[in-house]
Amino acid sequence: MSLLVKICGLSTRETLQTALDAGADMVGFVFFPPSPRHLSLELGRDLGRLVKQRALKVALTVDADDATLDNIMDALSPDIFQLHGQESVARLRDIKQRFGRPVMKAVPVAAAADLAVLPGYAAVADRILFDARAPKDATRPGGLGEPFDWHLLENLDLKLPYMVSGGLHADNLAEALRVTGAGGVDVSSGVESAPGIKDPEMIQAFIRAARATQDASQELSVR
Ligand SMILES: O=C(O)c1ccccc1N[C@@H]1O[C@H](COP(=O)(O)O)[C@@H](O)[C@H]1O
Repeated sequence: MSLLVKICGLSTRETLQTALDAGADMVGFVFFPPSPRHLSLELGRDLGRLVKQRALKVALTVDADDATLDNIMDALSPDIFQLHGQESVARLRDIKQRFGRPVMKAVPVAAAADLAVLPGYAAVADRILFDARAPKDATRPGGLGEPFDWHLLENLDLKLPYMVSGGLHADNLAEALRVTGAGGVDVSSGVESAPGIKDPEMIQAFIRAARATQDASQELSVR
């Protein structure tokens, strides 16, 4: 199966175009005001129109209420909601029912005990995104450019597609995939020159590295 590559936190037409031209499978838009990547609904609408089904549009939210999700739905019409807060299993179920869109639940990881939530989420979520657990005093629960110990996922037995994120960049994504066995990678800080400022060359390098990893593992599997 082909590796999913998600570029998150896009906030300009130019860098969105770069991600699409370079072959991103998913493009992520952040709707969380404390984030340096936060988009207004107007900008979300404008960027969403540019995607034209060349990639899946992902709306990243953090414990958003129905009114906020309604507005995002109207502006972006996302293909997937990425729920990056402390949303409960029941809340996931509500969101899926209300909006008729798949949900990807972000699970923060710092220790093996963090994986105890998986059976609950796996019953409802369409995909899991493992991300580094943010420090308690962080202004946001992700997008901090910090990795977690990928070995915590080494013996994972999850009957659901999952992606890995947190501090990924072009030079470490192959190792993250090898250790975790994830079916996709998600990046924000690792393709930026400063928080919230995407770098076109870094986006291209990240996607190139992901495809090279995918090609190498496919080559091994046919031998
Ligand atoms: O990008 C943000 O600002 C953000 C805000 C709130 C929750 C999640 C956020 N980003 C997501 O965090 C992971 C890891 O990002 P990074 O590559 O370590 O910067 C990724 O899924 C982002 O989409």
